[in-house]
Amino acid sequence: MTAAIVGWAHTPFGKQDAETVEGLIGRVATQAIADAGLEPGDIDEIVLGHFNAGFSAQDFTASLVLQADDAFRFKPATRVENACATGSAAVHQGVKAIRAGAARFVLVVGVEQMTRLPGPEIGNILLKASYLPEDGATQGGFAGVFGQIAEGYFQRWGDQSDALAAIAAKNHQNGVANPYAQMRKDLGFDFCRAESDKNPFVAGPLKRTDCSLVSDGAAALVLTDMTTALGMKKAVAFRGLAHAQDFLPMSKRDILKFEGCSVAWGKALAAAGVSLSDLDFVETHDCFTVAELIEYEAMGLVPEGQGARAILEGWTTKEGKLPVNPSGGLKSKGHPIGATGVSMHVMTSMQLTGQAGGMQIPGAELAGIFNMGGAAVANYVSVLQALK
Ligand SMILES: CC(=O)SCCNC(=O)CCNC(=O)[C@H](O)C(C)(C)COP(=O)(O)OP(=O)(O)OC[C@H]1O[C@@H](n2cnc3c(N)ncnc32)[C@H](O)[C@@H]1OP(=O)(O)O
Repeated sequence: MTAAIVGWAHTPFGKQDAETVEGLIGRVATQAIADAGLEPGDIDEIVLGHFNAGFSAQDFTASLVLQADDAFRFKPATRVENACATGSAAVHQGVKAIRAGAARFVLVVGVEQMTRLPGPEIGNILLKASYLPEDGATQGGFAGVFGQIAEGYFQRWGDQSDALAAIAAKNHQNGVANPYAQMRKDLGFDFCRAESDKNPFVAGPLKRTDCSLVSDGAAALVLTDMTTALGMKKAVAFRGLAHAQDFLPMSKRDILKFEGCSVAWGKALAAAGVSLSDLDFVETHDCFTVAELIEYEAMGLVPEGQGARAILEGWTTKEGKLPVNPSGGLKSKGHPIGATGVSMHVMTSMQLTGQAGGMQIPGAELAGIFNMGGAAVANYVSVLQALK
């Protein structure tokens, strides 16, 4: 263990018309630093996770963090990007600065403002994180990509409509207890399972309830070294972390396997010296329900092709043997791209310090996070442990 999270902040996720990107950044930056019991001047380095790719006109955004406080002026500040895993890319970059001894306190901020644009434009911007000509034309934004993946999975392993609806229902139910969630509505299995005016097919077998939300929002963390963390009022340690990057074209891979996800989980668990069964819960990247289904297999919870067992036998519910997405996940909490990975680390830190309120998994001490960019292209796993 070489780094720890010692402060955090999170805006509500959802449509925030009155906000700006710098406004969202400023709110969480100052709140996370205060949460750690620090002053802005104590921060040695700033990392911003911001996908953008056209969501906002300003594309040179690292310095927007400096707007939050004059004490940030002349601090090193860098923006990192890795598609939908941009947030975790920023977190892991911050951990590296701590590990290298280059900084004592790192501020990590993740932000996105997506909802100002019309739906088709949002879809086209998101597709920049996936589409390559050799994969053929994809209709329907990122949902189209995961619709193809779901179709392929159904062809190889049989119809999984019940499992996908059960994942959607679980995550919507969990999100009711999350005060930051965009959609706090228990939709129920029957609503998620049936096609209706309110739940139409979006792409292939995926209905609206199989898709994550389009969101605005921000989250932030303060990181420090283990020695310093022991003197802070709260601390959650990185016990293991790993990043596995795969080829972008889906045609170069067996896309139903999420092999980069498997590699990242294997490396992070080995670094932590634990196995999946030691974890008290997992926050995983449910950008689409079929992604969570395949991730059950890739993380090693069930063998290939048997993802449905994990949900239909209740293993991944809040009361199950490995609760998955007790925060409600991207499905109900929302998915403001650059903020998502940072949010996952905030949610997990809340759980591991007993501060998760209605979301709380009783006695949780050890947890895993999987954040994914593209269709299993950028794969980040963090294993976090409560320190105090
Ligand atoms: C690797 C990755 O992470 S890739 C993921 C990147 N993210 C994405 O691709 C975003 C995917 N999601 C979407 O594009 C959109 O949410 C869609 C297409 C599924 C739905 O959008 P629209 O059809 O435009 O829905 P719209 O915004 O008009 O809302 C209509 C209703 O559906 C609800 N709704 C919208 N999206 C969702 C959703 N994903 N799940 C459940 N309900 C939803 C709204 O709350 C609204 O409800 P109301 O009528 O009760 O007020």
